[in-house]
Amino acid sequence: MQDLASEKLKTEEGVRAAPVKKPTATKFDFMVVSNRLPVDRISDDDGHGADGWRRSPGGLVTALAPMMTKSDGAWVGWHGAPDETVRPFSHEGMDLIPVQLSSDDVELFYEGFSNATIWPLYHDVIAPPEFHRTWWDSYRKVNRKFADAVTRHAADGATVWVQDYQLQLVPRLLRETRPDLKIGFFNHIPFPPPEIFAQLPWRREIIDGLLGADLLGFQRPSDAGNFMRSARRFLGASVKQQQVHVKGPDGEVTHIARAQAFPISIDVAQIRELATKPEIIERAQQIRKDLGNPKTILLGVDRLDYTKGIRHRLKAFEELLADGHIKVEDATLIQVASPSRERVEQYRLLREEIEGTVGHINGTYDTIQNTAVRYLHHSYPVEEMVALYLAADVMLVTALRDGMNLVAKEYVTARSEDDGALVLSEFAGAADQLKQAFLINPHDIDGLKSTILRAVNLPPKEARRRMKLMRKQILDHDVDHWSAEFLAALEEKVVRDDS
Ligand SMILES: O=P(O)(O)OC[C@H]1O[C@H](O[C@H]2O[C@H](CO)[C@@H](O)[C@H](O)[C@H]2O)[C@H](O)[C@@H](O)[C@@H]1O
Ligand SMILES: O=c1ccn([C@@H]2O[C@H](COP(=O)(O)OP(=O)(O)O)[C@@H](O)[C@H]2O)c(=O)[nH]1
Repeated sequence: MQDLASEKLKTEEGVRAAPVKKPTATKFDFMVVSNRLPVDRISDDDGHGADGWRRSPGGLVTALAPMMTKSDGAWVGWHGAPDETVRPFSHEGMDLIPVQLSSDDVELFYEGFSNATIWPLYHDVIAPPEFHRTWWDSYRKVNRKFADAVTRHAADGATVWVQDYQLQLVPRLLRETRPDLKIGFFNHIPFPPPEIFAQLPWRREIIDGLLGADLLGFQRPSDAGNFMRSARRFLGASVKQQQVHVKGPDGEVTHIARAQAFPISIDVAQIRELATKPEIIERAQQIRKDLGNPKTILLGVDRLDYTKGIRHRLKAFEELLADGHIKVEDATLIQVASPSRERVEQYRLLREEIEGTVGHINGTYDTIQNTAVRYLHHSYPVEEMVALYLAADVMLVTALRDGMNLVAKEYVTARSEDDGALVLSEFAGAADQLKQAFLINPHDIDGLKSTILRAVNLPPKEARRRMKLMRKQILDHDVDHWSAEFLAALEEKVVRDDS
């Protein structure tokens, strides 16, 4: 499986001169399946056609890429270009098997059902979910496409790890065609309480799809609990501790699926190494200098998503400026808002609103020398992320709902001097592990304001105490720990619990 040969990348438009490798073996003992492959296409603008790929940002990729680089498995997913067929290739030591999506699939399955139905429904209906039968039909069709790709490439008895909300039907589809497989599923986003999940017209089909897995992983115990309650309520499954007993038509238990929390983490070694590199420390100093060396730099880093609470954060910051508790000469908020799902309407509206608010704040409070909010609608490589973490005295994570939030864990890991302060929403999964953060309810603007002030004025001794404890937690639980725990649990022999 590791015996790879260099080959040119072929697409329907012709042959691209990318230095890629194609796996010689077609069957794999271990496979990861996710909506997106962990790479983005890069084009060479000089017209020589030297296209290639680079590792994409985002929590899921950050979490899984290190494990896949070290393992012998293959990764199945969409390569990001609609209507284009790309043959299997290898990138940075990962064997990648692209699934082709048409423009219609992207619109109906990805932007529609995944990101305008499931995403808002699973994130506390912060935005209203839309229910369209054409989107659902496409979701079913595309899930089958992913399942078929796995079926073609999985060796007999292989372990398959399906990722996330875009592929909730894949476990059942795999179990039907390939009962020899060991099937895991990990949900990176929250799972809603049954009272909200109930809105979904296809709630039974989704639960049934998920229950094709042997093991279902969630970020928080409450997500696993919500899922099990829905399995009981909507499918009549019996739930025993962490086991869900799926029954056949005659009431006999035909399959046992387990549901458990496995909080995801980050590549600790990579962030630590970058955080001590002289050029990255220098870059952090340069960032401070470029902002006029303010006393305090506050930082927000998010995909531009309505779940992340960017509006709430800006409101609190603006009011602190208006109240005179924070002065523009003393403090700057850097807000990285990386582009995300830009063709989905709610995301377009959010961008307009955020950019209007930032313009208003800066127009009101900026001076010639000082800026209140340095807003960056860009996606940065990990090196620049770490420089930003080092430059920031206070990290603001104010999500209204977030599966985990790896940014919070990265900030803590980067602070090797045990200084800095993390303001963290209790609605982010990371709050379960980072208990010494300043935990906030982002809807409580007064509470958020007073907590930001506490973090800005935190005595160094107290900062050190909190940061030391948080760093220990993350350093002891990195992403390898997460994947090893999940995969070990997946291999466990299940003894039926009839208690
Ligand atoms: O692929 P996109 O539509 O551009 O979205 C990017 C990813 O966003 C989501 O991340 C989630 O997973 C993180 C890691 O577990 C977690 O920390 C975060 O709270 C989640 O929101 C999504 O789940 C991925 O599928 C997307 O690829
Ligand atoms: O410009 C950016 C913005 C974010 N990220 C990375 O994207 C991930 C975001 O994960 P998180 O769990 O915080 O949120 P998600 O976007 O997955 O919902 C983190 O690893 C960030 O370092 C990045 O590499 N460049």
